[in-house]
Amino acid sequence: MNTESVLEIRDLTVAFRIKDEYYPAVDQLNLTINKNEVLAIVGESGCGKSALALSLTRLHDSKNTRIEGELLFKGQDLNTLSPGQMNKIRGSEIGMIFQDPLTALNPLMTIGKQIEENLDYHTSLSRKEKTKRVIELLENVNIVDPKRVYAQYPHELSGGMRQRIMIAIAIACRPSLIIADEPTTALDVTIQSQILDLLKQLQAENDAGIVLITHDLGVVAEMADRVVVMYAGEIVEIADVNELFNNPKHPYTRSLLASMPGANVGQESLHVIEGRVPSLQNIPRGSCRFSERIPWIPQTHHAEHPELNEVAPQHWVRCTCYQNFHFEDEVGDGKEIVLNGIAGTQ
Ligand SMILES: Nc1ncnc2c1ncn2[C@@H]1O[C@H](COP(=O)(O)OP(=O)(O)OP(=O)(O)O)[C@@H](O)[C@H]1O
Repeated sequence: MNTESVLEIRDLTVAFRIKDEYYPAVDQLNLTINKNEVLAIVGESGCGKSALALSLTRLHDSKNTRIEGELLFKGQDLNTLSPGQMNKIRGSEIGMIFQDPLTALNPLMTIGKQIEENLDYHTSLSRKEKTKRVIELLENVNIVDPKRVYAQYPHELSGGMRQRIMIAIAIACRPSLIIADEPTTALDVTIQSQILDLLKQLQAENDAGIVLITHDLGVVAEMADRVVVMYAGEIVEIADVNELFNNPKHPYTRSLLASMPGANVGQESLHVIEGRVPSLQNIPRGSCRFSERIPWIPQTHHAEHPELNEVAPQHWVRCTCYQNFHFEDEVGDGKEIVLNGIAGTQ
């Protein structure tokens, strides 16, 4: 294992049971998360982002979910740990931040006690040390009056403050890996930006690796070092954030980028990606999974069993159809087909 990596995901498959059959929502995924990096995972709803996050934290419903593959974290495979062993790691070495802090926080317990509970479970600090650490954590997440907030209940706080509390809990034991699933989706834009700044600052201080799951490419541009684009359970593209935004290859990535507000300056309407992510039972496994959403690209342009290919250093793309695919503003030679703002040649 590379000394700089925090987590190595090898051949991860996360399959859900539907009517007695298991269907992969994450399909043989390989990925490394490095120390001190923000790795964003993007894709439309239903691509498998949350299934991936659940498997990393092992918070899935084990009766109806099958997880295969290796999750190598500090030399041990999380996928082989007992629930008790995993409980020790989750909340201490792996922190989690979810979209909705109100459901994650206990409504009947004060903020101070909830953060202390995490310290109780994972540390042997004395009562006095714990209280001191909680106040310090509240200060770290920029809570203005930490002593007052310590004694308050979740419903007494704003959404932004509750998310700060979730972050305080997540970082309480200085985790080396943080899983943040849509951490700012429920917040308004100004608060969102403050929370993202805070996350970035805390990450730098702790050298942690962050897996940031989001459908918001604005958040990705602000936060990420590397970006993974998922489609129908697979990685279709992975690259450094600048490379991905400036030199996207896969038609799905390009469609996502084109549908970003502000990307279509001068055009009348926002770009819309045709169709939708197929349901688990209907994923065309064994062929280019995105091909049915770009029907004007002939099947012969798609690889039969598309693999991830390295097209530039550390820039990986699945499928070869991008070579025959470009946007209106780049069209050169060839017969041009334009659909929903996407252009291809035959
Ligand atoms: N418990 C479950 N049982 C059956 N299918 C599920 C279950 N959870 C998720 N799925 C299916 O797995 C696929 C991936 O879902 P997932 O929630 O991981 O997507 P996502 O990219 O996180 O979407 P969103 O952004 O909406 O959260 C979807 O087709 C979804 O319907």
